[in-house]
Amino acid sequence: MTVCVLGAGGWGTALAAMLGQHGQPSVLWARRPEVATRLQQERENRDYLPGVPLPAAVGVTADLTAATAGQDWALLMVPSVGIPELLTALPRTLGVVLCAKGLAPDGDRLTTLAARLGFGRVAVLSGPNHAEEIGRGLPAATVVASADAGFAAGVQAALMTPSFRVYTSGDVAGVELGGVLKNVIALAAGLIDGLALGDNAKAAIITRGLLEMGRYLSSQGADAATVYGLSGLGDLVATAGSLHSRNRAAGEAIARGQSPAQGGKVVEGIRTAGLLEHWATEHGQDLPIVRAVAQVVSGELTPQQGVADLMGRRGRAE
Ligand SMILES: NC(=O)c1ccc[n+]([C@@H]2O[C@H](COP(=O)([O-])OP(=O)(O)OC[C@H]3O[C@@H](n4cnc5c(N)ncnc54)[C@H](O)[C@@H]3O)[C@@H](O)[C@H]2O)c1
Ligand SMILES: O=P(O)(O)OC[C@H](O)CO
Repeated sequence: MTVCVLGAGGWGTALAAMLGQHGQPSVLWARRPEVATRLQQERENRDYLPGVPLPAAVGVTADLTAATAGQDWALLMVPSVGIPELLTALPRTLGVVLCAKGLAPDGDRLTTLAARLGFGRVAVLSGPNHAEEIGRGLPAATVVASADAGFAAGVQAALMTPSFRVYTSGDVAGVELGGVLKNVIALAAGLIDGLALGDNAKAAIITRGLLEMGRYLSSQGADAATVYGLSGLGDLVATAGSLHSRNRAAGEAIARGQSPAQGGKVVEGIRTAGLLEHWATEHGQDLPIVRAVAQVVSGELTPQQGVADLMGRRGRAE
């Protein structure tokens, strides 16, 4: 079978390349025709994943109908802002695997949006998966979660290779939200790096950030234990300490008074921080690190004020 990969940014390109390295054919859909033409000619995605050759087993197209024709399911690998439009354009009989680590415009989960739009088979794929490493064939593990265990098992079987280990889960909310929240905590870790506040501060932000992630997961009906798996703690470790991470790098840039933009590549945590802060305020929930990050990225607080706010909270039990 040919794996259908919708989205030719860093993540979609890396996954298709990795599958191709192991002889698994795929079709990679790029939204912009000129990008598809360049990928076909250069056999490399120089804008989003330079240095990773596209194996011959990767077919490239800008025609969404052609990409999904005859497919049983597809991986949706565009940023979260593009997911509503992409879902709307897809046949509802297609199984959809949401791979973006962000939320819908109204703050809903993307899998919830897909179900609301009438898709019957919905899954999420999330884990510590830097495109830059997966595209080079370095070993990595991930989780595919779905309420439909058979669908999750089918996706697992199609994506497993000697360099990519796929676990299944039934906790869709838990797996999905781990990837969403870790981006905000990675932004906080980047702020710590940019302010040169040291290893102790970074460890504190990661640990208390994990607690906040778990608190939010539980509030959304997820299994509290999922936050300690690959899609939670695993991805937080991979992102908050990584030189590849755009979220961590964006935080570092803000702390240095620079633009958080990452060369046109998506920084999901910036939008997510605002959506989660809004939710926390509306529901009277305590997500102090999320709130501090949202206020810093919106310019309401300086990075130093954000740190002072967190350090100045009243004493409490751990
Ligand atoms: N890069 C990674 O290592 C990685 C790993 C796992 C998950 N993710 C997640 O996958 C998603 C995509 O990330 P990426 O790294 O591939 O992004 P990217 O910034 O590398 O590329 C984004 C791609 O999506 C396209 N795009 C932008 N807006 C679009 C829209 N409205 N509709 C369709 N296409 C659109 C862009 O043209 C570009 O090709 C994000 O949610 C990210 O958090 C990324
Ligand atoms: O570069 P980031 O910060 O978007 O992180 C990429 C992946 O989500 C890591 O698992």
